[in-house]
Amino acid sequence: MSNLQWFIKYRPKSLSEVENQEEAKEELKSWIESWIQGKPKYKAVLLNGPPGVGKTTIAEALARDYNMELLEMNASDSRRLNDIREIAERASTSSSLFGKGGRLILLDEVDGINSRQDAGAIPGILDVIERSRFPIILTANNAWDPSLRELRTATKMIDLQRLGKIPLKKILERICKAEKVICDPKGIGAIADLSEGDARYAINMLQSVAEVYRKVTEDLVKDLVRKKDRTLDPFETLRGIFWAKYFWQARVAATTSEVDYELLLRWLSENVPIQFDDMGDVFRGFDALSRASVFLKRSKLGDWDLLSYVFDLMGPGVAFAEYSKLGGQWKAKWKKYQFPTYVQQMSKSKDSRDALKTASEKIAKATHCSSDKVITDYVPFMKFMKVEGFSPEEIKVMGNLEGRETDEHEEGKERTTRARRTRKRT
Ligand SMILES: Nc1ncnc2c1ncn2[C@@H]1O[C@H](COP(=O)(O)OP(=O)(O)OP(=O)(O)O)[C@@H](O)[C@H]1O
Repeated sequence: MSNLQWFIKYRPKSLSEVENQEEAKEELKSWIESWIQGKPKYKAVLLNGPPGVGKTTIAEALARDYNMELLEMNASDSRRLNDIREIAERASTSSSLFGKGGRLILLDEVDGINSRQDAGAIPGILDVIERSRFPIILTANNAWDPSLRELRTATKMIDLQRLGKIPLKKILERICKAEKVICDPKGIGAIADLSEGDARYAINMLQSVAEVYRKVTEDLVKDLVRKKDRTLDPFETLRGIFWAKYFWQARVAATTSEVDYELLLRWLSENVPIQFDDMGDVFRGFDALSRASVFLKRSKLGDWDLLSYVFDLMGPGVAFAEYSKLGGQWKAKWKKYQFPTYVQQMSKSKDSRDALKTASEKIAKATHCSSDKVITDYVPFMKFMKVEGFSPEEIKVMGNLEGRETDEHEEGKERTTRARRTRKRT
């Protein structure tokens, strides 16, 4: 069986294969036709709808149907926005808007932009829309977010519907047929019920069951959900991953951990050399973790689909780094797992980090800048000064930057809140 995720493998190639979004498809087609006639009322459309209903898929299918090159970027990737701006402005001299050389620009997940951290992103997108010589599609899970008001005004909003049970079942049955998986209608119905209109979630669940059992029944689906519903503490997560006999067991353990992703990477890194006796296994374990870390960084830039690979690498990637598991004789080994050294160090330095935080907040208030800036730019000089109004502990910690790690960790947690929502779907 191929390793490619089924929701990617079976992504519709043409609008005609996209289920259940008839109205949206018609609106999109007439918008594109207005570009063909050279009189677009709107330069951009905003596809609005919950996760997994086909926003990205529809944009890709539209480009293919009209033989256009799709320039795709995640809206929160502000570095790439400059490239897109350049391409969008550049008149295509050798080709027309459509046919070979024509372009369609897709700015995915505009509601993923953090307008506090990246204040220039939305004005930047508005600017691209204004100057673009090519049609632009934006997507959002919640286009009614107050921060998107200006984008709503500058675009034509097209709503996508949650997928009903019938279209979901149709999508799943088609995949079962192509993968030669025996599918019991009740099993397929159970997945459709549980997915709440999210096709990606439904297809992922189908794949999790089918890859192990080659069939999909109601009982197998419910069993998987029971396992997914419970969150695991760090020690249970480690055992779930290291002791997994099947790909899906390790994946479920990674996706149902109560530990956030960054911390789980540290837990696994600390314990890979404890669990594995063979150096080759240790090497492969760390290799999987380092790749997971790369995907995690990229997904935090806004490409949340990549989280799926983070789980594959942290779960099955680590579990099957132990090659002896691939033979018939493997037995789970009980080991005493350790807290990550990082967590121990962080808890030891908690008091001084707290002091640094309160001190920097006081200075930030007085100097009208962020407490982050205080820590990086001001505090290093303060150890040379006599500082009034601060406690001895606060003064002591001014000279070092221990607190930065906490802030980054806290930020990491904040960023992963959104990812947690995504994780539920993978
Ligand atoms: N209407 C649909 N018809 C057929 N397949 C669909 C449909 N919607 C989604 N899918 C399947 O679900 C997968 C995920 O869809 P897609 O990425 O387009 O969702 P999305 O609405 O953009 O979600 P998100 O907001 O999370 O990015 C697709 O790769 C495709 O396999």
